[in-house]
Amino acid sequence: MTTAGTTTGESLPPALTAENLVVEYPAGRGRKVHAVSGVGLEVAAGETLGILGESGCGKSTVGRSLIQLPPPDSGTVRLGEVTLTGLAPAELRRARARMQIIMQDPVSALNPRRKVKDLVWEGLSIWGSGDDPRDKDTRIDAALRDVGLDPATVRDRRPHELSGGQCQRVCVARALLLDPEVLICDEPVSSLDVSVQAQILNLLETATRRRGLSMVFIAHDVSVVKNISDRVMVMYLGKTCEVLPSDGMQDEAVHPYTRLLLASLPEAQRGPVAVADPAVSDGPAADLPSPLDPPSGCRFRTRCPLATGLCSEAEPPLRDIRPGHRVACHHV
Ligand SMILES: Nc1ncnc2c1ncn2[C@@H]1O[C@H](COP(=O)(O)OP(=O)(O)OP(=O)(O)O)[C@@H](O)[C@H]1O
Repeated sequence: MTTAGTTTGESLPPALTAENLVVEYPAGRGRKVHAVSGVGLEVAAGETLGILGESGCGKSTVGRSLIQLPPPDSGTVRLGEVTLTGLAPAELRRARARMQIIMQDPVSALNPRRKVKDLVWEGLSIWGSGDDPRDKDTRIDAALRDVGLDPATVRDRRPHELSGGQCQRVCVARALLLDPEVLICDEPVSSLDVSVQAQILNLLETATRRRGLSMVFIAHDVSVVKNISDRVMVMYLGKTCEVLPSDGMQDEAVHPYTRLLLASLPEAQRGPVAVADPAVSDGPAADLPSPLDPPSGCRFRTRCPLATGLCSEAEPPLRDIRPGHRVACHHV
């Protein structure tokens, strides 16, 4: 376990492990965006890890690094016992079929010219047992039924003839047909109507529970992440601030940034605790830093009401404060 990692407390090997992921994007004139700076995680078999943080903190970059699209600049990713980073392209493509990704915009994730039945079969025909077409129609229909779609109605339609929610169900059906071990969901409901969001979340929750699938669930919506995840990893400006169980998160969270996020929840969801807490408001400077030139020491310090000189001098390590709960803050 690296200092950047999270602890599952499981004795079985984790389904997915990442250590010290670093991703930097070129930004012209010799500058670079420090999108992800030494992030690690572990996801146990059957566990859902939520990744939470505001826009631009690097959540999607972590998700894409996990599936190696593209690989991180440095760091390692292991799927079960297989180290994905450094695999030859052909081996990587084969191994990657065991990990599927569901994206934010389901309509653009689907080829508009193909029918639903072909879209669902697509992955299997490339990576799986789709070379045996005998039971193809039965399997496509079962996959569609599994995600709550009526095969007779949708199998011959194209994506533009479906709603956003139906397209997301097709994406889920296609991913599940490959029988993956890990599902990466990157903001899977944020482009959908509120009324449809709960249906897709229920679908993902049921599918992962029934199949014992591990899931990494990325979103900026605190209540969505908290509800679907077993544990939550909070990111700020390319770093991990805190990792903790989602149960009782509103009482147990100690990092000032996590508390700030929780304070944004309606009172009915967060409970009455956070408002009088000195650590829930943006600090006096409320200075929004740039990933091009992140603050020294603790990256949250320019917004943190608890910040002291130490926070600008030294980066707080991510350390265990109790089993399953890790925090990177000098003042906790
Ligand atoms: N291809 C790219 N080239 C340059 N910069 C990028 C690229 N992709 C992401 N970034 C930058 O990297 C940082 C992290 O982006 P990322 O999309 O991972 O964050 P995020 O937390 O997922 O945000 P959002 O929720 O808005 O998608 C941001 O500053 C973003 O502008």
